[in-house]
Amino acid sequence: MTSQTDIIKALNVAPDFEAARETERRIEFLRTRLLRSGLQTLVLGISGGVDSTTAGLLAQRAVRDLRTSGIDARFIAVRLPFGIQADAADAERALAAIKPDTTFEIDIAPATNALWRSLESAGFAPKNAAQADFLRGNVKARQRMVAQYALAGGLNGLVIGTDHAAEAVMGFFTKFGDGAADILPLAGLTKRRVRALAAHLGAPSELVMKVPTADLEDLAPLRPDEDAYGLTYDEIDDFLEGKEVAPAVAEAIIARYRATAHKRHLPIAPWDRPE
Ligand SMILES: Nc1ncnc2c1ncn2[C@@H]1O[C@H](COP(=O)(O)OP(=O)(O)OC[C@H]2O[C@@H]([n+]3cccc(C(=O)O)c3)[C@H](O)[C@@H]2O)[C@@H](O)[C@H]1O
Ligand SMILES: Nc1ncnc2c1ncn2[C@@H]1O[C@H](COP(=O)(O)OP(=O)(O)OP(=O)(O)O)[C@@H](O)[C@H]1O
Ligand SMILES: [Mg+2]
Repeated sequence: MTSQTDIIKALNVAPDFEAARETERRIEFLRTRLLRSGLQTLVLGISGGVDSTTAGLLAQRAVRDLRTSGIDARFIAVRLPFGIQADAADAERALAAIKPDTTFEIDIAPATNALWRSLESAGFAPKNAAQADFLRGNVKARQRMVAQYALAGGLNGLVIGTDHAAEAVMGFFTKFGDGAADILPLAGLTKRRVRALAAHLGAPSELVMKVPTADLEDLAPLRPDEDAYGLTYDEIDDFLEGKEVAPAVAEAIIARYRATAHKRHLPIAPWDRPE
């Protein structure tokens, strides 16, 4: 049976944390890996949430440092609204704080809607409106990655993903959507540690403390992640930081971790053993 300790180890959650040191370590990670890749840009979608704000601040610092050493490097921020984004003002706040070298804005609504119409024309009929909305949400997340990989391909870039331990343990990302990326500067961090990095990097306090939302469903705009989990990020973070949590909380997290194992691995091959 998977234990709390097994999960902490598998997701590389460190026993101690200090925001200043962790920030520098992760900027250094981006610098080294971009340099080693032989590429010149870092590409990241900016939603207005705390995760992409933090990753964007780290990325802009990394490329700035590289340029100071005479190396050609740029950060490319990508706004990817689905039509009009309810919290677009937060995305503008994030961009104002990050000051990316370049910003693109790409509306993912036409591509998402066109694909959805083609599925319907081919005879695909979801069970009900709720399922259709949920599936379309995952199509949105994948369209965002299609756009970011087109830019990375054309601009010699690495695509940054914002996965961290609190989302990873819950499998709360779209497989091959926001879960697809080249480099993960927030990996192993709990949500409160991501917020601590954001604060240390000077992100606006309203973004540091913003309620996390995947914001993928038309029927539930800006739905808090915690609503979908039935758990709070504080509970998830406590579990990941090795603290004692209520048995029902631990059970719920372990169940989600096990059910979503396939999302954290490569596609199943004939020689893989079942979990
Ligand atoms: N056992 C298994 N072994 C191998 N593959 C398996 C599998 N079970 C399902 N699959 C495959 O995985 C698919 C399901 O995975 P997936 O398509 O991801 O879909 P799913 O996990 O059902 O949904 C994604 C969840 O992540 C949330 N999300 C998405 C994007 C961003 C954020 C955010 O926080 O910003 C959150 C979203 O709200 C939703 O709750 C199945 O259709 C199947 O193809
Ligand atoms: N509307 C959007 N515009 C651009 N990128 C987006 C958008 N929505 C999601 N993304 C990308 O997908 C990633 C995953 O979304 P997620 O909601 O987990 O992170 P976040 O919005 O940055 O922070 P939070 O989880 O606190 O809401 C984002 O970090 C961002 O890179
Ligand atoms: Mg979000």
